[in-house]
Amino acid sequence: MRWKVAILTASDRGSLGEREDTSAQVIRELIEEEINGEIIEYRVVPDEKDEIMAALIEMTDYFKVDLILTTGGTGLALRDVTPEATLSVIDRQAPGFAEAMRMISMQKTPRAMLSRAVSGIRSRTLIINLPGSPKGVSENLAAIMEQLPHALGILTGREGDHGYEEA
Ligand SMILES: Nc1ncnc2c1ncn2[C@@H]1O[C@H](COP(=O)(O)OP(=O)(O)OP(=O)(O)O)[C@@H](O)[C@H]1O
Ligand SMILES: Nc1nc2c(c(=O)[nH]1)N[C@H]1C(S)=C(S)[C@@H](COP(=O)(O)O)O[C@H]1N2
Repeated sequence: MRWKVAILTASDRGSLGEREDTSAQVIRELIEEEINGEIIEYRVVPDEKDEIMAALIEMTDYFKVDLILTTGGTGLALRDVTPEATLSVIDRQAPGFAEAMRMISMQKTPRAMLSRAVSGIRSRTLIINLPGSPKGVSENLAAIMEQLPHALGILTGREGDHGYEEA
């Protein structure tokens, strides 16, 4: 199964072109290598709730990707609004991904408790928030990667509840 994946970077500096988006590059490499995913859409927006919501809605409703990974804007700074934008567009919460990421990340750094990342589902798309830094991205993604193919299989109806593909 070749999963269709979108990357959304929420970053004021990134949207101004002031910094190379190495976090998105880390996501792309890990998704391509680990779950044979295809990045079909990539967008950088400033830390504005409306712009993040609009990008998430387009990626789900128009591009119909299986998975959206956001990076950035999950911390405590006043401009960090990625979790609020995500909660505004999802139909159902799927908190286990964010819980697992924080739990496993706490073993790397106590700063992990500063992440307000959320995870949920809009239609048939799984949306997961990752932190902004490349290190945070790779450590958080590593915590959930193994479960993604099964989760996406169930969500998209391409896999039964048993962990194997239906005929
Ligand atoms: N997309 C990114 N690519 C590479 N490094 C990033 C990215 N986003 C954040 N970082 C780095 O991660 C660290 C913490 O991220 P944080 O979200 O606080 O970034 P920031 O630069 O303050 O935010 P913003 O980009 O919204 O202005 C910083 O060292 C920052 O440079
Ligand atoms: N595994 C892991 N999780 C992590 C980090 C990290 O370095 N590794 N950084 C933390 C920090 S310092 C912050 S502020 C929050 C939120 O990051 P964001 O505001 O860039 O989204 O993620 C946290 N989660």
